[in-house]
Amino acid sequence: MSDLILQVAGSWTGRVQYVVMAGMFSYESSEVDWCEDNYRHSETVAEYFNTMSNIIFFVVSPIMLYLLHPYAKERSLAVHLVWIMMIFVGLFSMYFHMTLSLMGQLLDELSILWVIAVGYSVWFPRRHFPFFIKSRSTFSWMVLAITVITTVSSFVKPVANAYALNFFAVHVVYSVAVEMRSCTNPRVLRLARQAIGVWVLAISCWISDRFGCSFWKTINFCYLHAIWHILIVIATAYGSSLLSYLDALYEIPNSQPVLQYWPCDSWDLGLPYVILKGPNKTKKSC
Ligand SMILES: CCCCCCCC/C=C\CCCCCCCC(=O)N[C@@H](CO)[C@H](O)/C=C/CCCCCCCCCCCCC
Ligand SMILES: [Ca+2]
Ligand SMILES: [Zn+2]
Repeated sequence: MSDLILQVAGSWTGRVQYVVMAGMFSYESSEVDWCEDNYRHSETVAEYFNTMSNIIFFVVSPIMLYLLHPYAKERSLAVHLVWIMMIFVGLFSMYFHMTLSLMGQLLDELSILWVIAVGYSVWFPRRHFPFFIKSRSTFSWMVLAITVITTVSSFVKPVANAYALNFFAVHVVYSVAVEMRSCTNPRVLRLARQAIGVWVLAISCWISDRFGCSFWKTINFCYLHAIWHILIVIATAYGSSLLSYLDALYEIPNSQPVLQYWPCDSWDLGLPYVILKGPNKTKKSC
């Protein structure tokens, strides 16, 4: 046992020494390296397509902020934090793939962790709170405490952080699936299927880039992580509108939420959002 502790302490001290020497900001100081060849298209950008694909964050976030504003005005402006923070996720993700630095990796992962935390605080259904939590503000304090602890732990083994984040994502998808069991509205069910479907595609790309790189290199197609960036932003847009709809239904009395699509509502094509048709809402079923 004491040998094991010494070994762990030894490897940790070694890692700390390495980081101090190389610097958390230096290129390739992260242990994580994605399948795309480094410096193939640029001398200063390590992973060119993985970096540039983050532009999707800067396109979708302002549109979602605009589309969800009528709902956020009625519910709480804190809702906007999700898409404001997504802009920072995009910036940090760009920085990470450009440098593959440990600082970039931590900024990328911690910003995702805090977006998920804000998402849980505003959207997690009240009726699924643990029995000892009586109000949303107490729930938010609990989420904050867990997020602070997770933030500190993330420095211990940075390479494990992404797996922990995907674990949270699985819980989000599970919660959405549970909510849909009592839902009969075809438009809402369709959006839930689309959100989960796009997430499944996204996570398949992430896993395949991580573990199937030797295969993708043989066919010279190393862009799955870049595709993941695009799909996960779409899944988050679909998921956030779905959660906003359910939240409005249960948390804003007489709001009569309705799902719409921008730019083409008649074809259900584009980005979904919520409008509130209240004040004559009478039925509380999805
Ligand atoms: C009831 C709970 C509501 C929670 C709402 C959740 C709001 C969405 C949260 C996060 C947005 C995702 C941002 C993805 C950034 C991608 C950057 C990136 O690629 N990072 C990688 C390194 O480059 C890193 O390895 C990725 C780690 C895994 C990230 C896990 C993201 C979780 C996404 C959750 C999506 C939910 C979709 C819901 C569909 C029903
Ligand atoms: Ca690479
Ligand atoms: Zn990435």
